[in-house]
Amino acid sequence: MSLKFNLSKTEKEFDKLKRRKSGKVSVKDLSGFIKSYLNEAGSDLVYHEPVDFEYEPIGFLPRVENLKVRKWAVEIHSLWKSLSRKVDDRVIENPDLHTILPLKYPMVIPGSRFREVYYWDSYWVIRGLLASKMYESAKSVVYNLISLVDEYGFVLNGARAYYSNRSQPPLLSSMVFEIYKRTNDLSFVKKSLPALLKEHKFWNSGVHEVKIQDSEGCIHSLSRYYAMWNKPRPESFTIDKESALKLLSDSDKQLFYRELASTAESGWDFSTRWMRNQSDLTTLATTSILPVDLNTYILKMELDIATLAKTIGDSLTAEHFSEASEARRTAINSIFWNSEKGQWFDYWLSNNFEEVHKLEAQGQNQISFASNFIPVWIELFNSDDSKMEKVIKSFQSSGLLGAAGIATSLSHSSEQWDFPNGWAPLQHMIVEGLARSGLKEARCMAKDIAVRWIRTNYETYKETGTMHEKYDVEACGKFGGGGEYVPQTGFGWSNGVVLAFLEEFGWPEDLEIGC
Ligand SMILES: OC[C@H]1O[C@H](O[C@H]2O[C@H](CO)[C@@H](O)[C@H](O)[C@H]2O)[C@H](O)[C@@H](O)[C@@H]1O
Repeated sequence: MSLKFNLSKTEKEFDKLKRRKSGKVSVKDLSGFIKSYLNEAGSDLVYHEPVDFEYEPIGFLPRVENLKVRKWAVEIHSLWKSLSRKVDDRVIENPDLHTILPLKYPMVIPGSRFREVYYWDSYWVIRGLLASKMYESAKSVVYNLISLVDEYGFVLNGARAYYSNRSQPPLLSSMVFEIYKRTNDLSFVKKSLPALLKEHKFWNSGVHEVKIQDSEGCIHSLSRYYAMWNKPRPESFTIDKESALKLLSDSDKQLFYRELASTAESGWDFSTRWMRNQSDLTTLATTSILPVDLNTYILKMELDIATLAKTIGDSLTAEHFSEASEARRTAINSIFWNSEKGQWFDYWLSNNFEEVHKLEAQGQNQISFASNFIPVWIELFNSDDSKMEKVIKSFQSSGLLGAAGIATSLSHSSEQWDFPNGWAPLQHMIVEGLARSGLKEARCMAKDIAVRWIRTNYETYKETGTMHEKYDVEACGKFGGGGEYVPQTGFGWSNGVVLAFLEEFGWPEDLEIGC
């Protein structure tokens, strides 16, 4: 909620509220205060009509022949209209009264409680906008994120002041790359490149950078999630305070708060993936983990920057980043890849304090998570047939493949990034990677997972009238649950992935869409 008056007047009025002996304010007084001094939640963003929206654009999903599916796809496409926003002029005039950041360009939000732009969600929003031929809208999303890099040195978790202590999975280069592939717009690449270089520095320096020495004495540089914050997350303040109740000392609470915020930076908030004890959230240890997916995204960032720099004739930058990508590829092979198991595993540091960590054989976390397969997204890995043969076998026997898509993990923890939830971004990266493989078996698997995912999205939409943030992969037609908030609808990245899958695989006339 934004302020009607400046902060000091608001605070003064708040302090004047009558307190009971316990120090508490009555519900009536508090409601009165909220009405008088705060604006309605969400009023800082206004509806925006996208400039490039057409009801059914020319060349829209040419391979979708089935009429039911086509009609549904047009409905999803039209959701871009309802999820499009612009920051209200009053925010630009008076930013201090608002937590929303004064972004200049139109944006697409995920939906429901997520009323602002989110960083990694935007990649799949853009994939959907590109399938919808909305190139200007896609570029606007990127220009807003670039303005955050200009201001803060990195892309924030989301476009709110209270997200300025952390980022999210870094996919800005992937957004620029996909838009360039469709538009060949060199001036867009030129405008974007400086921000990509700045963002690369953010993830490869300071608290995010970790050095690790392998058994042959080679020192590798990898990255981790690490929020610059050791208090409860402002957006989940009371929840975090309650979660920390069982910790006794202030310093333990502060360490825990940092882990909570760092896990939010990972995008997987929350999951047993980051917990030492799967049933105890206070054992989150995200800052002590070198994550497979984060380092895959940064490898992709390095490869993207090298290619983009080359296209605009900046050969020095291109060379520098292709060397950086070589070094990261070696590091990923050495630290995460497990040839016997055919997966890439997160690496757990045995302590958080050394300048150069020594690689330990038991450091890999060999539990099944969908993130163990994210490297297949990258051509460097999906074009390696002998590696992919092992990966496919391992993926098939991992237990992660469900009736309606890929499960996030096998742990029934009731956290939202665990079983039985399947998330659109994870389906997309793994499916796209498998689909690009030279192996027929991988391509068949990709199509099979995409069909299951599309069906469950369709069936749930027909049942509930809306697209969901996450789905239950145990059965077709069920949305997901768990975690600290009620399941959300809307929903940016789910819409984007359905459109991207329909663009890639199409839908033949005679293929049944229902569960
Ligand atoms: O408010 C709680 C948390 O909500 C966000 O996380 C979840 O939604 C995001 C938007 O779709 C998504 O990017 C993230 O992966 C989800 O886990 C937010 O990003 C968190 O920082 C926030 O604490």
